[in-house]
Amino acid sequence: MSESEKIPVAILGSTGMVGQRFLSLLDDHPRFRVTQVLASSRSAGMRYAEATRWGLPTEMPAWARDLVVGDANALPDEGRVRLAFSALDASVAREVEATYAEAGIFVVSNASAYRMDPEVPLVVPEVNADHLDLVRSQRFGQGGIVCNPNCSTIGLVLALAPLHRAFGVEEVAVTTLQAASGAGYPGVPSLDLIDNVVPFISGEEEKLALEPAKILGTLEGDARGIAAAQIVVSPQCFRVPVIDGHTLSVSVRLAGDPGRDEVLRAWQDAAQAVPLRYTSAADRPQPRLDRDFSGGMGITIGRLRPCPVLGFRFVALSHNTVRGAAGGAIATAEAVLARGLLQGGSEGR
Ligand SMILES: NC(=O)C1=CN([C@@H]2O[C@H](COP(=O)(O)OP(=O)(O)OC[C@H]3O[C@@H](n4cnc5c(N)ncnc54)[C@H](OP(=O)(O)O)[C@@H]3O)[C@@H](O)[C@H]2O)C=CC1
Ligand SMILES: N[C@@H](CC(=O)OP(=O)(O)O)C(=O)O
Repeated sequence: MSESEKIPVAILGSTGMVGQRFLSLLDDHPRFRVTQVLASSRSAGMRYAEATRWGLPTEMPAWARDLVVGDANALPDEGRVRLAFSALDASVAREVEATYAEAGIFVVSNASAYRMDPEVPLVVPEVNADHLDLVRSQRFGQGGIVCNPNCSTIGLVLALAPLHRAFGVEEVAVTTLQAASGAGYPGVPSLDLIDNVVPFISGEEEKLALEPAKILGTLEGDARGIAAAQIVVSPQCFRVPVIDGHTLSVSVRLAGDPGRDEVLRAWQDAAQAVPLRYTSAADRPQPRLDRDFSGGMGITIGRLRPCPVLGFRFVALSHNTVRGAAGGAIATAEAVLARGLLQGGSEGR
C-alpha cells in the first residue's frame, strides 16, 4: 500500500512515554500513517524533536522530527485525520477525546476516562474484539471511542481469558509489581523509588478490580451493552524500581476444579491465537528477560502451582508501554479495521 493510501492518524499526547511508543510502533505501519502530533499548549508550535524528551532506545523516526506539535485542546482540523490514538494525560482525556469523536474521528484511547462507560468497548483484541460492535450505537455522532484497558489489567486478562473460557474464573487475588515507566515521565522521584518498593499507585486497584469483569463479559444480544462476567478481583498494587514490564502474582479460583495439566493445556491452546507462552523455568518470568517477548506484545506465564486458598497461583509478566499501552491500542485499531468499522470513514458504520 502506498503512503497516500494509508489511513492518516493523529497522536494525542504524542510527546509522553506512551505517545513516543506510538510513533515508534507506527513507523512503517502497513495501514496507518501519522500525519499529526498533538500535546499540551506547552509543546504546541514546537517541532516534535524539540518538544519531546525522547526516551526510547530506538531512534526517533526521521519523518516525526519536523512535524509541528498541535494543541490537543484546540478543535480538530476537519477531515485531516480519520483515526486518533490517545495517550493523553487522564485529566484532559475526557473532554478532548469526546471533541475528536464528535468531529467524526475514531479515537482509540489509552486513557482511563471512558473505560467503564457502558457505551464504550474496553478491548483486548484477542479476547473480546466482538465488543467493538458497541461503537455502532455510541452517542458520539459519526466518530467513536474505544478504550485500551489499564496496563496491569491487560496482562491479567490475557492470562485469565483462556482459563475463563475453559473453566470459568470465579475469584482472583492479584499483587502487581509495576514498572517506573507506568507513571509516565518524569514519574516517581528517583529518591522515592531506588532501593525501595512503594505499596500504593493511585486509582490502580480500583481499575484492576473492575476492568477484567467488563472485558471478560458478554456482548448483549442487540450489541448495545456488556453483561459483566461474575468475577471478583482483589488487587494490591506496588511500584518497583524496574524500568519496563509489569509483573503480576496471581491466585485464582476456577470453576469445575480442573487439574494442573488442564490449566496448562488451556494456555497452550490459547497460544495459537495470542502471543502467550508458559515457561517451566523456576525463576521466570522476569522483567528484563521476558518483557520483549513477541516484540513486547507477548505475555509470559510461569510458576503454576497449587494455592491452598484459591486453588492455583502463577506469575505473569507483560510490557506496560507496548502490550499494555501503544502496541495494544494499535492492535485494537487493526481489529476495528478488520470489522469494517473504519472503512471509508463513516460508511464503515
Ligand atoms: N505509561 C504506561 O505504562 C501507561 C499509560 N497509560 C495512560 O496513557 C496516558 C499517557 O501516559 P504517559 O505517556 O505515561 O504520560 P506522560 O505524562 O508521559 O505523557 C502525557 C502526555 O499528555 C500530554 N498532556 C498533559 N497535559 C495535557 C493537557 N493539559 N492538554 C493536552 N495534553 C496534555 C503531554 O503533553 P506535554 O508533553 O505537552 O506536557 C504528553 O504528551 C495516560 O492517560 C496514562 O494513564 C495507559 C497504560 C499504560
Ligand atoms: N497507572 C499505571 C499506568 C497507567 O497510566 O494506567 P491508567 O491508564 O489505568 O491510569 C501504572 O502506573 O503502571
